[in-house]
Amino acid sequence: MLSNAEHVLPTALIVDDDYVMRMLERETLAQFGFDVLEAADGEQALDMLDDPPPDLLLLDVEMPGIDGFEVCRRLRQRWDMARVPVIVVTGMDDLASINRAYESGANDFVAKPINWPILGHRARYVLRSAQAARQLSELKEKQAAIMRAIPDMIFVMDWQGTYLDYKQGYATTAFVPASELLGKNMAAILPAEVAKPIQQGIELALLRGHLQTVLYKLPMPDGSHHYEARITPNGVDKVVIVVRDITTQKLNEDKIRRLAYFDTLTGMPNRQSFLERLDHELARARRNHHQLALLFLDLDGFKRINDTLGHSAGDYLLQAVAERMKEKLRAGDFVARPALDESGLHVARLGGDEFTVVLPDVDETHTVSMVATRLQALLAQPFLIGTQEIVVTSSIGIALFPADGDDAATLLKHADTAMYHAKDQGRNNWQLYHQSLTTQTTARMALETDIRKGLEQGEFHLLYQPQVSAADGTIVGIEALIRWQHPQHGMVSPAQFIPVAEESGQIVPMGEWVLDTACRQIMEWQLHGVLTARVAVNVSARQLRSPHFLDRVAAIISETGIRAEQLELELTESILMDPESRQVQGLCRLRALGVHFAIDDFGTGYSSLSYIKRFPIGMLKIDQSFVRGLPNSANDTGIATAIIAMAHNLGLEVIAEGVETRQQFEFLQQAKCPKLQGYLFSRPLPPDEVEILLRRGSITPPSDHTAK
Ligand SMILES: Nc1nc2c(ncn2[C@@H]2O[C@@H]3COP(=O)(O)O[C@H]4[C@@H](O)[C@H](n5cnc6c(=O)[nH]c(N)nc65)O[C@@H]4COP(=O)(O)O[C@H]3[C@H]2O)c(=O)[nH]1
Repeated sequence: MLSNAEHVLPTALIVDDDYVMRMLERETLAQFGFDVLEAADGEQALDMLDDPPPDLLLLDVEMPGIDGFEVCRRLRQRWDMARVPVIVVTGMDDLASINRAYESGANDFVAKPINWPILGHRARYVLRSAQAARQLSELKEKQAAIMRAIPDMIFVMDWQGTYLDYKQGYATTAFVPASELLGKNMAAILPAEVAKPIQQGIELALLRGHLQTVLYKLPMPDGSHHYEARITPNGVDKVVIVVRDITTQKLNEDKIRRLAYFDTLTGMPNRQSFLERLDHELARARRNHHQLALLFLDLDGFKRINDTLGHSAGDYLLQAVAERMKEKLRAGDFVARPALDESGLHVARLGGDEFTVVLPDVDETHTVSMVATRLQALLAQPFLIGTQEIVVTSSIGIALFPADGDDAATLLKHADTAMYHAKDQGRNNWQLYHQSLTTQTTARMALETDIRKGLEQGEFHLLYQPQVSAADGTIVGIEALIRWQHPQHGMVSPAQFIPVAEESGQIVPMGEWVLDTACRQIMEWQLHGVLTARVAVNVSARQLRSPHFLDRVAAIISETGIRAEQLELELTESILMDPESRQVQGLCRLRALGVHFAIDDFGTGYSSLSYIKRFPIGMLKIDQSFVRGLPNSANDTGIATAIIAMAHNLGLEVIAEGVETRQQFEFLQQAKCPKLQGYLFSRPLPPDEVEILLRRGSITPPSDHTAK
């Protein structure tokens, strides 16, 4: 083979039995820049092919042994010699010998007598053209390999869109078989809406001289396929079009888009999509000087449904809610105004049980209130989950553009605030945002922060209020009540901070602190030899739901060393209305240890007997709202008397709280209420003052009508 190294001469192998001819040929080729090797016959020539392989052979035809034709034929059978140029030297210039030479694989021939200067030129020419042919063939092989590796279809077309050549990519299915394409115009093959943009692409590619891309879709037997055609000029009047099937890529893009913009559970637009849509609608409303309404809807008590019926039921409910909203909100008759038709209402799920509805172009607040009311009525119709009918109500907060905010984030925040206000107002209602709500929310957030700091910095303490025997004033119990000495605001009432602590979850550490402090106090009084009564501690709903509550109570009892019988936990009726078997069992476990349970505020809630039976309740507390009306209000006297009778019948203890006057005391005494608590006997006091009372053992109420 011809070496590419610059200074290496091409090698010519001269094969001739005539020594003189060999010598003359050698001289000639050497002058033309060849490195010459010589063989005296065909056998010798074939033996010399390997070391080093020649770049050209000059082959005499008539030789003893195997002749030049045969040498040429055998040579061509070797793969590495297939392309070595061979010039046959023949004395026979008849046509038959020349044909034989070519048939044997020769590239050229020279007839004797030889024209020596021409032989040199010819050898060089044959060498050059063999070299070019080899490069061309290598290039073709490379191109074929590349073509085989390309998944795309490749077309060659003229400037008018006529198919000139075609290659089917391995990963693409032909719209029409190749045999039917060639020579035809694209307009006769492809649908007009596809042929037209491709034709434009061809013209632009030829005009501008660079790549044009056209995306299109074709119907195929297995459904629509998406394609990307890259059109590049090929000469002045032809183009090469590489067509890729991008169906999978398109599907993936759609999937990504769906994941990014749609909620997977309900198929509704998600938060991201909602925010973008809201931005868009706000820009439109700004341009047109229109009002826009944002409704923020939250299902009431969804957590409870999730907790009691399980997450899959919760998911199912959310899907059903979304389905109903999508279906009904789209219908033109949901909102009478034409502006709020199918394209005018945008519904989205923000996450959890929160949904939003955007009403663009609402120029009357009346329309918004009508939509909110209808939406609530729509969702209030029962849902069927499995075999169970579920009724959910919803709370809606509404913020209006431009009155309540100029951008999406502010409107959303304000609609959310209004929704919380609707919850505070007893749920199942809608509320319009108002500036004062933000003030309330800010104050509430500040309070949450202050509570956290207050807990860290020991700003809370407990007061203790004695409970006495109605018969003789003996102290029979004590209720622990929390107090907060705020560094700036002074004494803050539990009525103010307990609901906030409850909502924010801070009631859990706070309640634990109360329990721990009260138990330590019990121990201290016991060490001082004074305590005989048990101490009641309030427990909130959130505290009781916390998974570690029961273990913590047991741990605090054992850590402080008190007897469990010395502790009474006061639960509210509402806690017991949401019974989970876990809680019943847990409370029974604590009761088994000795802990007492009382129901606080008895009579204000559902007052159902069934929960009293299920829970290990030992004591009912008549709420002070009933005591306040004694003895004059017929209603209150009736309720108080009924509770006392019921407690006696059920074998429960009963105590009336909030006893402030002598008349209330005497009425309750006559009604056989055995225990009393209230300002008439003592206000809540610090531990040392309670200790003095405990030493005394009993409290005599003042004879006049004024509380202490
Ligand atoms: N008008 C009037 N009021 C009387 C009279 N006698 C007692 N009180 C007040 O009535 C409330 C009785 O506590 P409650 O019903 O459990 O109601 C409590 C209880 O629900 C809650 N609370 C207090 N301390 C705690 C606590 O440590 N944990 C929890 N979770 N809640 C607590 O805050 C509520 C209010 O507590 P306080 O402001 O301490 O109010 C106490 C007490 O000071 C009276 O004769 N007249």
